[in-house]
Amino acid sequence: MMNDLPTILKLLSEQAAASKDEEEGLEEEDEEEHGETLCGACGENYATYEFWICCDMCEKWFHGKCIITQARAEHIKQYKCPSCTNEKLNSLNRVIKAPFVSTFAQVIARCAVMETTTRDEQLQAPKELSENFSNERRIVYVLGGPGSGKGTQCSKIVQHFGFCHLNVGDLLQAEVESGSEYGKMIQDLKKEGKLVPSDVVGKLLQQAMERSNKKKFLIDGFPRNEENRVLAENVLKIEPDLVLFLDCSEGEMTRRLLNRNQGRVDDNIDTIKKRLKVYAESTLPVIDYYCTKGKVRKIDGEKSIDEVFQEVKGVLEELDKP
Ligand SMILES: Nc1ncnc2c1ncn2[C@@H]1O[C@H](COP(=O)(O)OP(=O)(O)O)[C@@H](O)[C@H]1O
Ligand SMILES: Nc1ccn([C@@H]2O[C@H](COP(=O)(O)OP(=O)(O)O)[C@@H](O)[C@H]2O)c(=O)n1
Repeated sequence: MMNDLPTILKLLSEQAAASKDEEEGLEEEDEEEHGETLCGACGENYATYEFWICCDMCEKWFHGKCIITQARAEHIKQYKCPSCTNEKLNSLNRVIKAPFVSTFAQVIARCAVMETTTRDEQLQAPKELSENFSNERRIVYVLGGPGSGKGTQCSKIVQHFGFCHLNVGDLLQAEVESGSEYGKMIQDLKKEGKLVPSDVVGKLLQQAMERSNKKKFLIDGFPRNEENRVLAENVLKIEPDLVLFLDCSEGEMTRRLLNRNQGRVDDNIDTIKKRLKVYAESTLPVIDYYCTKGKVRKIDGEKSIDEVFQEVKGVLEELDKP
């Protein structure tokens, strides 16, 4: 549910017709009705001419600017605030705990930290990332279109800088291979070049981070849309120190994907076109958002693998400086 924002027409006619006193009266009425309402995210007051949204689960109100864009809100039937989403994540956790054990065994093996987690620890579903952990960690997001070279550069970064590399595409693929109840849905969405619901992606990422016991994370292919980003900030409580953006043309990305030859269900021309569209419509706005926060380091992903890495190295060395 959203608050009734005045249309431009209504605003203009109100301004022309109503006396200043009447307008003040109307505002007071609105203030009376919502005067006590505080934003569930930032704790600030209600403002008549701002976009507000109410959680359909707990019925708390939020400033749109703290939570979700108005354009996106208009496309969802029911809005669920971050803490209600978190509850959903925890119940999801309970339902799919068993399949996740095998999934994360594979992921953990990939991160080479298997020896640090016992089976009992693996069976405990984490609720939140612990405070110490969240204070000390370093997070780098690696974003770019499909085939821009994210995975290739991440392997080199891991060798050189020793990050724990979490590729969300790989986490999802491991879930498919585990035969879990979510596997088929993930595989179908991937074939269509569509994004998997954020709560599933968030849960996989949360567990992989919690179980890795590492402090430096290279998160590849996430957040890929506004919903991923809001979930990362408000539910997973992760914020990148830096965003490496591999900028590459559609033509070059398509050429690379068609030559990737890894037997992926989504590396065919029809799915590639859809993935590029999703990237332009959903991921570029996320990159823009981090640009406004001064976190993006744009790298020319069109150059050779080694040339790209030279640039990446320079950026990450900067991050290591005190
Ligand atoms: N700078 C580059 N120049 C040429 N080919 C590249 C470059 N970077 C990656 N590739 C190749 O392009 C394909 C896609 O790269 P990949 O790292 O898997 O992309 P992403 O993880 O962004 O989808 C791979 O076959 C890889 O070897
Ligand atoms: N945050 C994410 C990351 C990947 N995915 C899914 O996983 C697929 C493959 O992602 P990927 O990162 O391995 O591959 P690229 O598309 O970057 O080449 C995407 O097309 C999505 O279907 C997702 O839904 N959400």
